[in-house]
Amino acid sequence: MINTPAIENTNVSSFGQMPTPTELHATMPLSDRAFATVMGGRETLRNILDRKDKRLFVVVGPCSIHDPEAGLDYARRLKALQAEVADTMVLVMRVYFEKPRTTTGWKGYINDPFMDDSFRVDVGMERARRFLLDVCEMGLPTATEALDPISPQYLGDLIAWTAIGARTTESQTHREMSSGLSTPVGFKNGTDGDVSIAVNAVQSSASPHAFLGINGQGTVSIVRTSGNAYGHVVLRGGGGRPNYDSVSVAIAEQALAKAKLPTNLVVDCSHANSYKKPELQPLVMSDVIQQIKHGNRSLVGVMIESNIVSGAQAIPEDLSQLKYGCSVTDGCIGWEETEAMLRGAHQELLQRP
Ligand SMILES: O=C[C@H](O)[C@H](O)COP(=O)(O)O
Ligand SMILES: C=C(OP(=O)(O)O)C(=O)O
Repeated sequence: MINTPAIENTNVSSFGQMPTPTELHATMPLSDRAFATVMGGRETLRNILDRKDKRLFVVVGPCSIHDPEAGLDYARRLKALQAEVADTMVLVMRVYFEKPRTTTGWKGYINDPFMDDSFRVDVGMERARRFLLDVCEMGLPTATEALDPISPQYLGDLIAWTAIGARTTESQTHREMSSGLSTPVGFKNGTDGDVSIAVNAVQSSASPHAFLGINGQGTVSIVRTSGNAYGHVVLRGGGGRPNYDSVSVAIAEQALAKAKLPTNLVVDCSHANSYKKPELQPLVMSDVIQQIKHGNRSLVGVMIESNIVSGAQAIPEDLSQLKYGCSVTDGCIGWEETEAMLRGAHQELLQRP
């Protein structure tokens, strides 16, 4: 057997140790305040999806978190604004730690918290949990994209709303995972604009599944789920055209109704709906608000990519050169525009039928 070439893991260079979810929870347990925020946030979202609460939910925040200090600065601002608009809107902070890439690039704070290709997922997971706990303790519910199917075991108790991204909505793994998640789940349409994959995902995730995963102790398990009744579709545009207009919305409603699913739709004001030009997001939002004012009942939420400073920056070689409060992934609108956009929407929604 000497010099026998390896037959498995031939392209794996190492397996690094992670704490188990239970171990991480033990070092950073859920506080009473955070528990109340998460449970209250989920209940409000379920009530909106069940049409028991007329308010619009707004998933708003940075494209990705790379600097927890700036992220908490943003969260404090959003928390203050939350009180102002609470009669018409429910603000849920976008806390995205896992970034799906079209090809390659920084894959988010959990994957590479030091942004230097050291890939300290153990540190990233611990810091992500700390950040989510801090935000929940402020009384602000959080939203995230569930990309890695193992992460929810570490962080799921701190999340009120989950997105499945355009690149993974068609993936069986993500549909199975969603069927067991404790939050409402928004499935984005595909990057080519195909809404049917999101409708199929809502249908699939509403059913029970059995699949391979891990439990809290980190043991590989057969995960058996009961199905998630709160899946819905997120229209993000794609294939070179937006899909937030009233005709696209009506077509998505028809597809959901045909599949005998609740006609709940969220519009992502960013991505292909604004041709990736962040400054166009207020126009998309304003169109959605007009549709609601004209009586639309299926538009239950919106998503906005927003940060302290507008635009985006490339990750510099020397990280001390990073601009504070500015996205390192997709461009965002800045804080002042965000406030103006949400205050304007609030005034409009006060007049909804
Ligand atoms: O929202 C983030 C991006 O649109 C998504 O992660 C893809 O990014 P990329 O095309 O820059 O890789
Ligand atoms: C990656 C994202 O969006 P999408 O999946 O729609 O491209 C995102 O919202 O960060």
